[in-house]
Amino acid sequence: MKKALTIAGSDSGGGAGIQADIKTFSAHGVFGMSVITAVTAQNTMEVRSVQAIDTAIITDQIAAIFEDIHVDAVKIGMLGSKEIVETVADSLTAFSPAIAILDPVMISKSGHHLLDERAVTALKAKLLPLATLVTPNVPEAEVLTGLSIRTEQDFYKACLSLTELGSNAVLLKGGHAEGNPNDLFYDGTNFHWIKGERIDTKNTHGTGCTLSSAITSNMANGLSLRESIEQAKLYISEAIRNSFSIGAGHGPVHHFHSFSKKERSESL
Ligand SMILES: Nc1ncnc2c1ncn2[C@@H]1O[C@H](COP(=O)(O)OP(=O)(O)OP(=O)(O)O)[C@@H](O)[C@H]1O
Ligand SMILES: Cc1ncc(CO)c(N)n1
Repeated sequence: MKKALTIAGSDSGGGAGIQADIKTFSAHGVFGMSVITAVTAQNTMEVRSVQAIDTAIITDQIAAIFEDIHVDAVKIGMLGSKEIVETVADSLTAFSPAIAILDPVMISKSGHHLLDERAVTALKAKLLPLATLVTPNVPEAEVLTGLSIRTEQDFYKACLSLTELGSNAVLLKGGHAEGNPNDLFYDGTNFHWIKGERIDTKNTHGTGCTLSSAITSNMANGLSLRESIEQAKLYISEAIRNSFSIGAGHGPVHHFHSFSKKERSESL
């Protein structure tokens, strides 16, 4: 069985963060491990409070895993502060995982800031260069590049700018743009539109976390980057289509199993 690690924040409501990541890994037949960077008191409506985890135990969590267990792929989600960004970057530089998918989480669906402003410069300088793929939504890509992203042309420019900042490849998500949620994948050489159809629902809590974890799972399972993204897009679309109306705000998506019984028995 392949093994994936998520370095991210905990969402008590279970829809995003570490909880969404591990559900997604399991649904792909991948063994999930976690390094918790922050604890959020969160539900479908709000992030009530956030407690950052001490950097010393973040370093220890990462070392405890890498010094004992082979990690096929890493996903990085909420980091919260500049100190945590630097800690995670230092540890990943030391252990240099083969695959690192960076979801540059900044603001929750409910509008709460999950990354402080001082952290953005560190994230650009230290983590982007370690990323196999970075998966920003439009507002995140605007913060990272300083560009305003409205038109298709802007999508291309932002992807180029993010690779110039050091990321190996970019998936710029169109969920926040007008019209259909088409995402632009730039592999460093070619552009590919990963098309979707907008599903009319408010239950989109954790969509970004689920998409990046599905890509991480597919990469751990040996698919190419492009195939991993295409399969993950199908997965998140089905997950949103079958999402749950739990709570009064943005409900969670459905982490159904993405592999057949036969594939499952082969992977065990
Ligand atoms: N209503 C929708 N219908 C279909 N696909 C969607 C919808 N909203 C988002 N998506 C797709 O879901 C994926 C996740 O994108 P999104 O832009 O929502 O991430 P995000 O803003 O990072 O999410 P999060 O709230 O977890 O931070 C993308 O592939 C996007 O195109
Ligand atoms: C802990 C956590 N990570 C990521 C997100 C994505 O918005 C969230 N809401 N909460």
